[in-house]
Amino acid sequence: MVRKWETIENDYQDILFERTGKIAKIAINRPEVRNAFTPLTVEEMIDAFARCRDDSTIGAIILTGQGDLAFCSGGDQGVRGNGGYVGKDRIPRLNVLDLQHLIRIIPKPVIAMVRGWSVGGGNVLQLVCDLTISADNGKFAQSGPKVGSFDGGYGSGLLADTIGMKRAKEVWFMCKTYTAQEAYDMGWINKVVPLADVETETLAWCDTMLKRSPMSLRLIKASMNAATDGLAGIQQLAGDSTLLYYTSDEAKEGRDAFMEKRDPDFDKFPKFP
Ligand SMILES: CC(C)(COP(=O)(O)OP(=O)(O)OC[C@H]1O[C@@H](n2cnc3c(N)ncnc32)[C@H](O)[C@@H]1OP(=O)(O)O)[C@@H](O)C(=O)NCCC(=O)NCCSC(=O)c1cc(O)c2ccccc2c1O
Repeated sequence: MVRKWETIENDYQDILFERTGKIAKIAINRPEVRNAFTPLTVEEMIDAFARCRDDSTIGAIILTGQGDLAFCSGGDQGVRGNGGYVGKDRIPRLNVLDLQHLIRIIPKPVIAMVRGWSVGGGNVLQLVCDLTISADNGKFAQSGPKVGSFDGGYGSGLLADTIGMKRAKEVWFMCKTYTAQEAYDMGWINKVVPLADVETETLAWCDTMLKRSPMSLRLIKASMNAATDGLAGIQQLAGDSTLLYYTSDEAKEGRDAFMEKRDPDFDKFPKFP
């Protein structure tokens, strides 16, 4: 099938934002620095992800890096200042943490499509995505202890949940590079395919998920993330149940009774075991 990509937003400086049908693709477009991110790159990604969340015609989101050499090489060390990464406003930020959280709570599947390097904060972005499809040239590593950084949040805890504590400590302490096949063998990623096929394969996975019940996928994602994300995860799952409850006649009776200044009649609603 020939896919037609259309641009969703032309005004971003550091990312490309496109869609084909119900699938959106957000690509970091800084291949000259292996798709390292600056505060602006992250700000644009947060904006694009928020637009995907709010657009009911989008059902799956691909996160990738432009070109064959890198998914993302993490924070741009050239703009790393004292306390974070510095943008035009001169304020040092670690705003990729906001993006990680957004990817965790966005109620649609997010699939990382990896070509080449997935390193440092870039590899944590790959990790927080729901699924990862990698080209056979994928290379995975955490480099923090080499460059004076670390991610003790999702980058460590979720990694340990994903590949096991011993392996996660090895990844961080040794800063070795793992091939896509090694990452697959560890359960770090979902599938490895030849470089030429990576987009076709990623789109095929999206097509399959688009045939599934969106509410079911939403609740599975929130449920699976709830334990790791603590109260923030429960908040997302609870918000989903509030959303569902609001659509019920029982909840509407409460609202209507208040507006009609009468006592609500909840007796007519079933009390399931
Ligand atoms: C990614 C590489 C392994 C690629 O190696 P390769 O040999 O293929 O290419 P080059 O090294 O020649 O790179 C080409 C070109 O790109 C520049 N570049 C690459 N990565 C970066 C980068 N991250 N920042 C800036 N520039 C980069 C490189 O200098 C070359 O430029 P030329 O002008 O010389 O052509 C290898 O490049 C590499 O190891 N890169 C660094 C990876 C890294 O250490 N990343 C940062 C980790 S820390 C981090 O990401 C981080 C960010 C956060 O926001 C956090 C927030 C909260 C907690 C933790 C955080 C965190 O850890």
